[in-house]
Amino acid sequence: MKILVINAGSSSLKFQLYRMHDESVLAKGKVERIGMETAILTYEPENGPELREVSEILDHTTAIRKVLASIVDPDTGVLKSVNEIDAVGHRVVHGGESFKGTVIVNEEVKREIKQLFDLAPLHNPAHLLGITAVEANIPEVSQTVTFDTAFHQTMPPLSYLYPIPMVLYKRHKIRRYGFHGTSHDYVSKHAAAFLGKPLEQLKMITCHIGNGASCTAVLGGKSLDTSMGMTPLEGLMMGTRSGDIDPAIVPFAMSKEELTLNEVNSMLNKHSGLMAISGTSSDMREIQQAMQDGDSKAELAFQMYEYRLRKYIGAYAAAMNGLDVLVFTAGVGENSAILRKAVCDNLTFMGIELDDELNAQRSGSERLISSPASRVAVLVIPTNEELVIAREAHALLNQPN
Ligand SMILES: Nc1ncnc2c1ncn2[C@@H]1O[C@H](COP(=O)(O)OP(=O)(O)O)[C@@H](O)[C@H]1O
Ligand SMILES: CC(=O)OP(=O)(O)O
Ligand SMILES: [Mg+2]
Repeated sequence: MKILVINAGSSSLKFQLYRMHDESVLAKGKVERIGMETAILTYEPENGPELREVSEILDHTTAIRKVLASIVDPDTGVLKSVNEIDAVGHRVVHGGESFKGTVIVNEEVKREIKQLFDLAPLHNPAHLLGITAVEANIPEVSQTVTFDTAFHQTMPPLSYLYPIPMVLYKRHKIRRYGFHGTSHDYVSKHAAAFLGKPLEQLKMITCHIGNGASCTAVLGGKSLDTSMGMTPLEGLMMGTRSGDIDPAIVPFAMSKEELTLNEVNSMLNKHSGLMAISGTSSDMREIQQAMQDGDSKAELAFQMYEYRLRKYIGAYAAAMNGLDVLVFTAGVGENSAILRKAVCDNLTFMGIELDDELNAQRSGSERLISSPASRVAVLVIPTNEELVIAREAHALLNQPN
């Protein structure tokens, strides 16, 4: 069985094509800058070099058409026809309270994803575009959706309710949902397996720090609490998202700056975080480079980013009354040794002791970065949301009816 996994974002789309019998990747890549004349398609077939093409890609349907054309290209493709794709698995960020696991796409599922647009404005509209673009390009293929929110459905009411009038939860389902669940689930399981310890007995904090970033208290393998909330805006400071702020800032800024609801939403989601403080970039690599060049605004952005993450780690250790394992994952978590060092060097009171050499090693694989004396095992576990989505689609579509 061959499964194409799609993670559609507002202006980008990542894909991986799996051969499920051995879970090998036949091809992978991404389309960036969708909507622009200079969109970039990167395509990497199993046995060939990475190819890069800059062209006009104005919408998701075109992006998917281009991806499929690469996959079946006579010279560099890995399939003869798109009909060899047995299923397409999508990442969907917000599943609300309706979805506790992966489901097969039908009209009702699409309606539900659409109803949740307001709650994940950067993500859910793009996912639906991805689903309809596949329908347009491979009409007969089975599609599944795997939700970021599913793993967090184990949170107890004391973590998922906000201390505001209950009518808002009852009428509008205003509550914490949490995101990046596929990743938190995957890395927590891998961390326990790596350490050779039963997941059920571990108090773990998983830090998924990419463009979007969230931190989860995983108690005995289950999500107890997580930093993102009703939407992926709450919690940690991110590339362009503010994370936690005083909610009173919203009406105050709206009135002082004469902002509309859309404008204030856009300010907090797209023009805050690292971008706002550094004034130059939302990309951690560029922030680090600017810091090396002596840019004080980039330095402040980095310090705030680290400080806010560290406060969450402290809070979740308190929430679990202890901590056995701290996991770093995603683009920043896996690659930024200086961020991991800054966080861990300020958590020595918790018995965390980093091994600076292990931390600085560049490696794409799972590894321990704390010293033998550390009371908390600190790990880097590369996440693989796409593989989980492929496995879920495979399992669901192969279930006996
Ligand atoms: N070598 C690196 N050092 C520091 N940050 C990195 C490195 N590689 C990638 N990143 C950062 O990872 C982030 C993207 O993470 P990723 O998990 O790919 O996000 P998303 O899935 O949300 O697109 C960017 O801020 C990028 O700068
Ligand atoms: C939920 C979320 O923030 O996702 P991403 O990190 O892909 O933006
Ligand atoms: Mg991501």
